[in-house]
Amino acid sequence: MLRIAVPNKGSLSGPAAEMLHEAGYQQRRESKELRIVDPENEVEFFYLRPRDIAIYVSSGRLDIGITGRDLLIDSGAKAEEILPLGFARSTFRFATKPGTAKGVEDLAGMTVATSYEGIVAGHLADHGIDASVVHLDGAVETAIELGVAEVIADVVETGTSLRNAGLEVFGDPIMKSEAVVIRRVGSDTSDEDAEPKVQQFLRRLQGVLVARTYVMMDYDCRAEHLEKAVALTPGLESPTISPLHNEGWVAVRAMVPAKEAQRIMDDLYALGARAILTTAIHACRL
Ligand SMILES: Nc1ncnc2c1ncn2[C@@H]1O[C@H](COP(=O)(O)OP(=O)(O)OP(=O)(O)O)[C@@H](O)[C@H]1O
Ligand SMILES: O=P(O)(O)OC[C@H]1O[C@H](OP(=O)(O)OP(=O)(O)O)[C@H](O)[C@@H]1O
Ligand SMILES: [Mg+2]
Repeated sequence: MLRIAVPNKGSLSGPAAEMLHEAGYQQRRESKELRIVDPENEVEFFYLRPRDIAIYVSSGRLDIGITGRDLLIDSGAKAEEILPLGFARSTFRFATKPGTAKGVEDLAGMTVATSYEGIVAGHLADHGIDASVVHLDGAVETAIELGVAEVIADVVETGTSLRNAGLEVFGDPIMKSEAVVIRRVGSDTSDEDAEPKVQQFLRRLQGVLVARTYVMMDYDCRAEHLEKAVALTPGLESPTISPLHNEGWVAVRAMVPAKEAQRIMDDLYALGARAILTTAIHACRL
């Protein structure tokens, strides 16, 4: 049975459960459940604090886990990212009151408050800056107002939390994060049994990612415009072309990136294509 760690709280928890559900796995019904077995798929899910997941996975007791890239790096655990999942995207940044600092080089002798001590200490060391780091569990935006630190380093998504606290980011982003699937570094032979199930799990999640980012596009066009049309819709491998009953016309079917679908439809229409349809993809295996 494959053993998988899933975030039980916070920004990762809802989207992770949703993605697993879309990938055909059973998920817990109540937010207090800490583990469930999905017998049909031979998988056991453990609902753990997002911060602890890299530690469990690196210990080898769980085969894989879903966590944030920033949490993985912060933990220092011997686990590696094997698939980015595209949700819980954030940047990790320094912030302070306007006029305090412009870059990491200004932080010598200052105190930085953060929940991500590992990332911050590593970043300061990489830049040869001697600054103190104070660990806070959360709500670090308030630390400056209350005099615990001159600077904070925290997750930023929309920037609303910083704005509300009268703070501004400065310097280069320390890192970019998103949800990722992780596994232990240096898998030994005991993992070989799990390998086919791990690969199947990854294929299922990749299928969800493709279904979320692509749509299926169908259209009719004159045979003489086909080459120009398929240049707009090359598909992933190659588009499917079928003859139409009306002579001189063909039907084309190809996957296109959802974000570009409207522009491609305009361009196809301008080329003379008609009956241009897009449909959602519910699931896929590439
Ligand atoms: N507002 C946000 N938007 C997008 N991603 C976020 C946001 N806040 C946190 N994250 C990401 O979610 C992951 C987990 O952070 P989260 O804040 O949910 O956990 P936590 O701080 O450990 O738990 P909690 O906030 O419940 O104490 C991290 O990878 C982080 O980058
Ligand atoms: O840029 P924004 O869109 O405002 O999002 C960033 C905020 O979200 C997270 O806080 P969270 O809700 O996890 O609270 P926490 O500080 O207690 O972890 C993070 O620590 C920031 O405070
Ligand atoms: Mg948080």
